[in-house]
Amino acid sequence: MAPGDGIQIPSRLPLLLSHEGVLLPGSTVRFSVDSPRNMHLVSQRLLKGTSLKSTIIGVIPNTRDPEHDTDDLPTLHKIGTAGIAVQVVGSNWPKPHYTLLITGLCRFSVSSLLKGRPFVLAEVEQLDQLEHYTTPVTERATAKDGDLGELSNKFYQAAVQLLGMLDMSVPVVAKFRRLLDSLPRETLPDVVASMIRTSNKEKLQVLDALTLEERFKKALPMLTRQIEGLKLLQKTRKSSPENEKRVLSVRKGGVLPGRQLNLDEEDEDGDDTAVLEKKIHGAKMPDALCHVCSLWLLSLSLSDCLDIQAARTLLDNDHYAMDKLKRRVLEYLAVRQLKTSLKGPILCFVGPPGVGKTSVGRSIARTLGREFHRIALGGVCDQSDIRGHRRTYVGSMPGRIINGLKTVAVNNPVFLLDEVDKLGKSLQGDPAAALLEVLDPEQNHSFTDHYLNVAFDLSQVLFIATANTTASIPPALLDRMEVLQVQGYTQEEKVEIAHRHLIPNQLEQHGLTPQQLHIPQDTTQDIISSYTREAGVRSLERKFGAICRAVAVKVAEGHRVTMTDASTAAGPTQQSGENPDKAAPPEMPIVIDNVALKDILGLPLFEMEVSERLTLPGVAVGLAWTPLGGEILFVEASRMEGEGQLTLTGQLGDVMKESAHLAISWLRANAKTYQLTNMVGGPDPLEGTDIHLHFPAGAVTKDGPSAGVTIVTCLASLFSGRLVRSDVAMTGEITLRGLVLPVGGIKDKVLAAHRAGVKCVILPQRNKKDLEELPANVRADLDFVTAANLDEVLNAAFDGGFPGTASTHSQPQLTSKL
Ligand SMILES: Nc1ncnc2c1ncn2[C@@H]1O[C@H](COP(=O)(O)OP(=O)(O)OP(=O)(O)O)[C@@H](O)[C@H]1O
Repeated sequence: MAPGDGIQIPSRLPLLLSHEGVLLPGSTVRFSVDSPRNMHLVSQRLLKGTSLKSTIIGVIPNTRDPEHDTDDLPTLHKIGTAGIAVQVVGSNWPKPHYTLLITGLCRFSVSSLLKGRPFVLAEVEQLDQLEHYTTPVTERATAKDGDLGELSNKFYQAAVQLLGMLDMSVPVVAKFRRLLDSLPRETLPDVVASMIRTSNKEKLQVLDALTLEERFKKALPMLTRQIEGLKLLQKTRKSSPENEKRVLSVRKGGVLPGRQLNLDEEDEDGDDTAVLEKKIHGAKMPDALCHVCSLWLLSLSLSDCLDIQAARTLLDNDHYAMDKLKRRVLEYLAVRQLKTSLKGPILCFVGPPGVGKTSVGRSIARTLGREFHRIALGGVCDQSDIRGHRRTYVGSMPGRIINGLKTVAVNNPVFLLDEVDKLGKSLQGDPAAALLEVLDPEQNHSFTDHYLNVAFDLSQVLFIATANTTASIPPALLDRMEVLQVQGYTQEEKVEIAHRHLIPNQLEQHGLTPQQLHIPQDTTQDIISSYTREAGVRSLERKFGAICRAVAVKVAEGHRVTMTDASTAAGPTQQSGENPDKAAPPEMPIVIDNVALKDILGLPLFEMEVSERLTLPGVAVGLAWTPLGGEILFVEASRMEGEGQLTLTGQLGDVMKESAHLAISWLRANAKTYQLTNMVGGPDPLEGTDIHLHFPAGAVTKDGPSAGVTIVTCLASLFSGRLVRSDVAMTGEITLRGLVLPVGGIKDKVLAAHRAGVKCVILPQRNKKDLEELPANVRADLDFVTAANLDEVLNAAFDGGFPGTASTHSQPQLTSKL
C-alpha cells in the first residue's frame, strides 16, 4: 500500500541495524548502539540534525551481530519500522556507546540501498498509514465488515479478557485498559504484541504481516497464549497483583505517538517528563499547540561522555598555545567528572578579540559531547531579552536562554554567554541583574521565564562567559564567575596558529587544496607584521581568506583554459596562437611571495614606524593596554614662548591629565638637578614657556596612569634637547616623589612592543614578576629595564644616561612613620 496524500515519512531514511530488539509501530524500544555504522548514524544524523525530520530513522531488525560489522553490508531484512528518536544518551563506559529510545511510527519496505557507509541510507516505501494516530477514532469507520471486523472484535475481546484477569488498582493495568478503548483497532496487534511476553521471532512475524488481517491472525494466538498462561497461574497459586504484573511482562516506558503508556513497575509519578507530557495531552489543546508545548517543555538529555585524555587531545588539536587556559579548562572538566554534582564555578574567558575564547567554548562542548549554543549579549539592554516578555504584550516572546534551549532541543547544552562586558542598561531594566539568577547555581534550578511562566531547571546547563575586559562587568556578576585571562599571541605563535589552523581552514572553506596554494612562513610573517596589528588572529584569518579568493579565481581560470585546450586539441584544424588573450594555466601550487602578496593585499598597512618618529627631541614611546590588546603609544611635546600654560590634546581621560600635571610638577621640582632649562634659560621649565603635550591617534580616547614615565621622559627630552633612544618603549605610573609604581597588562604591552620592533622595555620594578608569563622567545628578543624611580627610567631611556641621575644623584630614603 502506498499511501497517497496522507502523512508521509521521508522517502530516504538512515537505517539503524538492530540486532537485539524488534520495534513495532506504536511501541517504544530502547536500543543500545555500539557498532560503527549505528554510532555514525547517531553522531552524524541524530546529534547534528536540527529539524524534527532528522530524528526520524528506520529500524531494521534482526541483522547480524555488530561485532562483525565489516565493510560489506549484511543482507538486510526487507521490512522495518520508521521511528522517531525521542532520547539519546551517550556514555563512554565500559566502551563508547549510545542508548536510543525510539518510538515506532509505521512500517516501510526497503526499495534500494543508497549507501552503506558511514551509515546505511536507503530509499524506502511507506507501508502503513500514519493517520491512525492523528484522526480521532470517532471520525473513522473502525468497525470493519466481514472477516476483518470479526477478527478485530475477537482480538479486542481477548485483550479485554486479559485485562479483566489483572488487578485494576494497579495503575499500569488501569492505564492499559484506558488505552485499549482509545486506540484505533488497526493498531492493536502491533501495540499488544509489543507489550505482552513475546519472543523477537514472534514480533518479527507481526512486523512482516503486511495486511491487517494477517497481523490480527499472527498476534491473536500470542494474546490467547498469554491468557491461558495467566489462567494456569491463577489455578496453581493464589494470584497477587505482583504476579499478574509479572505475567503481563510489560516493557518499560511503552510510548505511543501522542500518548504515553507507562507500564513501568515504578510509580507513575516518578517520571517527570511523562507526567508533563500527560498533562499536555490531558489539556486537550489543538494539535499544533500540543506539539509546540512538547517542544518547549520536553527536551532530550545527552549525558556527558567525558574522557580527560581525549579532552586534552581535542583541546590541543583545536588550539595552539593557550597552555594556561587549556590547563585550567582540563582541571575544570576533571572536577566535573569526579564530582557528580553540577555546581561549579562559571568560567569567564577574558581577553582581546580573536584569541580563541569562543572557539575554546565550542571545544569544551565537543569534549563533553554536548550541544553548543552561543548567546551574544553585546548591546543587550532590556532584561526581557534574558527573561522573556510577559504574555500581556503583543509580539512577546521568550528570553534568549529559553530560546537557546529550544534551538538545541536538549536541557544540558553548553551556553556561551558572549561579550558579557558589553551588556547595557536602560529603562527596560538591567539585563545583568537577570543574568545573576541564571548564573547562580543556588537559584537557577527554578529559573522563571516571563513568557513561559513556569520554573525551568537550568542547573544542567553549562555556562561559559567571554569578555574583552572585566572593567565593565557589573561587580555582582563578576563575583559569580572565575576569570581566566586569555593573552594576545606573539608573532611566532601567530605563525604556528596560521599554518596549523587558519590556512588549512581557509583552504577548505574556499575549496582549495595545499597542492593548489602554498603560503610560505616568510609570507605569513610579512602579513602579520605589515598587514595586521592585533592581539588575536581574526584579521590575519581574513587576510588568508582574501589570498584564497584571489587564488581561487586563478585556479578556476586555469581549469577553464585547460578545458579549452583539451577541446581545441580534439578539434580538427585549430591554429595555435589564435587566441592571444588565453593565459597559460598557472603552475601548481601557486606560491604566495612578497610580490604576489602586494598584488593581492595592496601596499603594507603598517610599518615599523617607531624609529622614524623619534627623530626630534620631545617624543617618547609608551605602552598602553586596551581591551583589544596592547598598543604602543607616542607622546609628543613641544614648547613655545608663553605664560607657563600646559595644553593637553589627544582625548585624554582625567587620570591621564593628572599624570601629565604630575610629570610637569616633578620636572619643575627637579629641573635643576637634571640641568633642564626653559626658553629664557632659567631653571623653571615653565617660566616664559607654554608646553603642549599631544598623544597621537587623537580620535581614540585614552586614560590611565601608566603613561606617567613616558610623559616625564618626553618632557626631559624636550627640555634637554636630547633624543630618546629610538628602540625603547616604557610604561609605569609615577608619584610626585619620582617613584615608579606598578601597572597592569604587562604581557599585552610587552607583546605590542615586540610586534612594533622595539628592543628595550622599561617597566616598574614591581612588575618584574609579570615577565615570567612572557613567551621565552619574546624574553630573549627584548632587554628589560625594571625601574624603581624616574632616575633609572631616564638613565635607560637616553643613550649614555641622563645628567643628574644614577650615581650623581640618589633618591632620599624615607623611613616610614607608621
Ligand atoms: N590558539 C588558537 N589555535 C587555533 N585557532 C585559533 C587560536 N586562537 C584563535 N583561533 C582562531 O581564531 C578565530 C577567532 O577566534 P574566536 O572567534 O574564538 O575569538 P574570540 O576570542 O572569541 O573573539 P571575540 O572576543 O571577538 O569574540 C577562530 O577561527 C579560531 O579558531
